Amino acid sequence: MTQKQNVIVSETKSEVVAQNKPLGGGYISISRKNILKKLEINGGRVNGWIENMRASSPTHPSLSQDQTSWNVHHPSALDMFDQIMESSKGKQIVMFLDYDGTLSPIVEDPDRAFMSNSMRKTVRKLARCFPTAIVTGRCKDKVYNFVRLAELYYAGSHGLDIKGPTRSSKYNKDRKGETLHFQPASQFLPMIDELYQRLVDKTKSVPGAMVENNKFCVSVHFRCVDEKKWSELAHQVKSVLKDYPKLRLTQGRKVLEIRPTIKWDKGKALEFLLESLGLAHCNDVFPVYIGDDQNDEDAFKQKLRDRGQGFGILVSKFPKETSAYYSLQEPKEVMDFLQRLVEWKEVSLSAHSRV
Ligand SMILES: O=P(O)(O)OC[C@H]1O[C@H](O[C@H]2O[C@H](CO)[C@@H](O)[C@H](O)[C@H]2O)[C@H](O)[C@@H](O)[C@@H]1O
Repeated sequence: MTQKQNVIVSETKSEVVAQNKPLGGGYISISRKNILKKLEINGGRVNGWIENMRASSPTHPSLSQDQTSWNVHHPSALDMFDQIMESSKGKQIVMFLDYDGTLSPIVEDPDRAFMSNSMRKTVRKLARCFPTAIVTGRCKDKVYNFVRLAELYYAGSHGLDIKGPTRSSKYNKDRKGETLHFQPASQFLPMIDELYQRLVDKTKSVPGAMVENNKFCVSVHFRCVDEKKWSELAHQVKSVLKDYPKLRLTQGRKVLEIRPTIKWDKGKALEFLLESLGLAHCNDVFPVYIGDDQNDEDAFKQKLRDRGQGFGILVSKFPKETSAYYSLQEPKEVMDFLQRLVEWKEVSLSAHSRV
């Protein structure tokens, strides 16, 4: 398959639809759970990896009944906007936004996953209304080059590289010029660099494979790899990874992600950022996390669902197993939702100033 530049791709079906059955408000896929268990074990069966790579590569249409049932359990955040705002009353909303597939559409070339100017304007306005963070698997500097908004918090490398705003805003004026920095896995840097180089060398025989250095983690992309070659690629990655017991493998949208085994993920990053904002132990905080990928589930579950604070919104056109309460179909709907939040805040501020 040839690599096209900045082609927006559509994944025509959920990775789990065929095996799913709705169960008391959640979506359970027995086979996917088993696959994920195998995948999470470092150096686990390569067959498990390949099954999972296939599972993230839809090939058959979804069943409309599954879709309907999923929509009931994960209604549109746009349709539920008024109810959501009602439950946030009197609470400090804090916004957490994933990047790929949430603020920018999924494209074939990860280096060209640009964010639209209208999305940037909307996020800029959002950050004036609420503390706002980008939480991504990408390297922090790379995502900053896409977003280019200095007033935001950034948590790159799945939260392993956190930086506070460099432009002052009303949410960081007490910090007196010091910028927040946190890198809980800095000792892994040489190991990740070495792994990156070895993976580049190892996988260069597979056409379309691309290795991305995300500073504290590495992504091996297979979106442009012919499915017949996936098994070869998985074997190559496994053969390198077996030398790194301190690294683990997880999977995103047509990407194998390798990162340190330390107990840190996007959910922990969310907690850390709330702590930095002085809001971690407040009852009146209302975190909203919007993301599209498996790695966003750590945030949906850990903080939002288990603690009953705020809520997660999954960006997906198709049913997926998720701990998010609500859904949005695509980045355009994310932008509409963020815009409505901004308008809601402006209206409530002007109502306040009239009192
Ligand atoms: O946490 P995220 O911001 O969602 O980062 C997860 C991965 O995102 C990127 O890959 C994904 O988007 C690419 C561009 O649209 C697409 O080509 C790829 O197939 C997707 O998996 C990023 O390039 C990865 O490094 C991140 O791990």
